[in-house]
This record gives sequence, structure tokens and C-alpha cells, in this order.
Amino acid sequence: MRDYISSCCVTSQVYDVTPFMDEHPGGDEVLLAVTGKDATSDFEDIGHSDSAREMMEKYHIGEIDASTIPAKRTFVPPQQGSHVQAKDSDLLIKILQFLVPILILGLAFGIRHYSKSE
Ligand code: HEM
Repeated sequence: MRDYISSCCVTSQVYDVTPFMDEHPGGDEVLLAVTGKDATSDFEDIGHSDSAREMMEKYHIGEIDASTIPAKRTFVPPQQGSHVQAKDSDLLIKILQFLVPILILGLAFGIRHYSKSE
């Protein structure tokens, strides 16, 4: 007796394959790998026989409401505007890195000059 339920989903139908684990001709590892996942493509890629399809009816436990499956997210690249903004701030930092030491140096010379003349 196993202490977990391994269910996988093939074309929106959910199967509890726990009792079938040891008998599955493809082994239990493949079933475990798709537990809780949509195994439609894995199942179809094998080219399961008609008798395998009949067999799986024994383990049918329900159907998934396809509308509850989250849509696949597509990558949206950051907008051009923010990229240009990032370049602008990079330039500002470079200018400041150059200007600040010169300002400090100028200030030091200025102080030295005025303190000498006093
Ligand atoms: C309740 C669901 C399933 C049943 C009843 C089932 C049944 C079977 C049967 C009877 C076979 C022997 C070949 C045939 O008659 O087609 C088989 C082989 C196999 N199955 Fe399944 N299967 C199920 C789910 C899956 C899933 C979800 C996967 C993949 C993740 C899978 C992977 C395989 C593999 C890799 C083989 C071996 C193919 C080979 O060596 O040629 N099966 N399965």
C-alpha cells in the first residue's frame, strides 16, 4: 500500500495511477515524474496502444476544468523608454565621477590660496 496518491492529467482527464504504479509496463518513474502535471504530451509521445487507453479508464477519477489552468506566461521585454532612461543615468554618473574630484581639488586649491594671502 502506498502512502501517496499519484495522479496525472491526460487531455483534461485526471487519473489516479497509484494502484497501477507497479504494473505499468513503462515503469513507475515516468508516472511519478508527471504526478500533478499535465502528462498529455508524454502519454501521446509514447504512442500508447488502444488496450492501454482502455486500461486507463479504471483509474479515471475526474476531469479538470480547463478554464482554471493558468495561461502560459509569455516574456514581455522591458519597454524601450526605461532602457533609454537607464542609459541617461549611466551618463550622469560618469560625468559626476569626473566632476566631483575636480571640484574637491579646486576647493582645496581655493582654500590654500585664500589662507596664504591672509
Ligand atoms: C493511466 C495511465 C496509463 C496507462 C493505463 C498506461 C499503460 C501503459 C501500457 C499498457 C503500456 C505498454 C505499451 C502499450 O500497450 O501501449 C505502457 C507503456 C509505457 N508507458 Fe504508459 N500508461 C499510462 C500513463 C503513462 C504516462 C503518463 C506516461 C509518461 C509520462 C507513460 C509512459 C509509458 C512508457 C515510457 C511506456 C513504455 C513504452 C515502451 O517501452 O515502448 N505512461 N503504458
